[in-house]
Amino acid sequence: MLLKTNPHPRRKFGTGIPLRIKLGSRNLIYISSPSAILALFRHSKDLTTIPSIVRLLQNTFGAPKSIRMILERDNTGLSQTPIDGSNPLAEKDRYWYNMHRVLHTNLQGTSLEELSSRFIKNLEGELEKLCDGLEGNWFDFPDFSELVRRVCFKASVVALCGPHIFDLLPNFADLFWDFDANIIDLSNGKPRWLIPNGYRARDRYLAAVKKWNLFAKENARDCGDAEWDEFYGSKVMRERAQVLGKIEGFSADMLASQTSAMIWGASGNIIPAISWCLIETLTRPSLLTSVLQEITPSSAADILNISSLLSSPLLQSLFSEVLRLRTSVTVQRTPRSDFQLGSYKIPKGSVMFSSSWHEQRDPTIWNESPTLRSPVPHPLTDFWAERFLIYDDDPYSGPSLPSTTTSPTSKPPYDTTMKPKFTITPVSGSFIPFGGGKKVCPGRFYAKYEAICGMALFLSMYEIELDVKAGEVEMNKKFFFGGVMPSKNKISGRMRRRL
Ligand code: HEM
Repeated sequence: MLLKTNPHPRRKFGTGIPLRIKLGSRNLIYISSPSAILALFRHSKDLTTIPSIVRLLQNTFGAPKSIRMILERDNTGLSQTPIDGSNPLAEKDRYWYNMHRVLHTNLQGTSLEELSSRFIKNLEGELEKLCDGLEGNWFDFPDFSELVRRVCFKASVVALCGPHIFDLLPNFADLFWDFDANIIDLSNGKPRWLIPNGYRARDRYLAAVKKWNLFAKENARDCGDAEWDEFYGSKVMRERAQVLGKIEGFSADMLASQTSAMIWGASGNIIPAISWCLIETLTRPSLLTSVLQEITPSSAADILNISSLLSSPLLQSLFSEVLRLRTSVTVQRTPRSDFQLGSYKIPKGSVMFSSSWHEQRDPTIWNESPTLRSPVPHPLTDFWAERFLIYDDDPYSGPSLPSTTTSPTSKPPYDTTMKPKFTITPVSGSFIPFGGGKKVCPGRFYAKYEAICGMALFLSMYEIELDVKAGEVEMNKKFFFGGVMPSKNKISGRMRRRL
């Protein structure tokens, strides 16, 4: 509550000073400032996420209590070579090392390409279905975010888990979003008697995932090193299940919770992010014109020119600005032994956390001033698609506070043909939607692909009009500290297939 209502706790309590917060029976230490956060990321070896992930799997994803023993007995770390003095575990029982390896190797390189191209193909199919029989006529929708959720969820889950999940569980999307609506109450550990509907929604979601786990295991055949198979879908899901299945004591209920967390991790944040990318663009006509120019393919054969989309400075900046403004995650770390953070000693076992919401809105770090090409203020509470663009001839541009204190003149000498560069480097430690260090989100490259290419596909296939103006759409703060917050209100509008 303190953090939800206080926009800049750092100003009130001091820069970089760890702040002890008592939350019920929990003692937490709030870490702020880029230097302290970067120190956490640099010291990945001295810090662990075990207590926070055990808590997440139990509270939010309903894992049996005994999962704690399996996750805590493995203090061997994330690297192939176990940490000196750690428990002598067989390699197959090293949960953290095996999961880290499987997640990071299979969400990059050729596996990422396979997953991403399947997502785009599925999304194209889902978008095509929306206008079946309408022959280019306008059709109305009552709730744009719900529409984006519907088409993107199916495209994303089929790419990740294969098509059978929806044959087996035709209402899987409803089960997922009913669960998602309760995620904050569950993660806060509210008891069943207080939120019976939340627990019921989770029970149904877990039961569905357990059924799919079993189905995939029973039907999958040995497919060697294939990037994809129809029963597990992506290689990351197949190898995850294989690794977890070998860990001594890892039960079917534990696997159901772990898989539920994986499916949520791969959809729960990125789908609201795609929605925001579209809402922010569609409500700003000049931005929409610029975005449409970026997404027009160079050849008629391609519906999308993927590599040019992913390297577009404007599209990368737009996506980053959505994450800056709409994400509220905590990044949590616990010291394995007493940990020196600057001049402060953080006791072994404490849970340290930092907040993306506060770091990403800190006016002592971020640039909100006018630039040569956009000579109006850009408050950090507002969306500005170009915030992460830097121009070589403009000392006022870029995401971090300009080093110069004078304001841009009204008739500045700047090169109108100069192309900007996209950058997040000046705000490292302050821009943390994906966490950082060795435990950084393994899905960040896929997330970028889904957001930029997903948005491009919507806009290249449809003309869309929303019944709201720029800046009018509120976030649903019920999801504060839960990731990318969705929009609060229903947004009606109309759309038609581009011919
Ligand atoms: C906008 C989208 C996303 C956001 C904001 C996001 C954010 C995060 C954050 C903050 C973490 C914790 C990092 C840390 O502790 O330093 C994380 C972990 C994780 N994310 Fe993401 N994520 C997104 C998309 C994805 C996608 C698309 C996938 C999968 C395909 C994914 C899979 C995961 C997994 C499996 C973990 C846990 C990794 C571990 O424990 O080692 N995420 N994510």
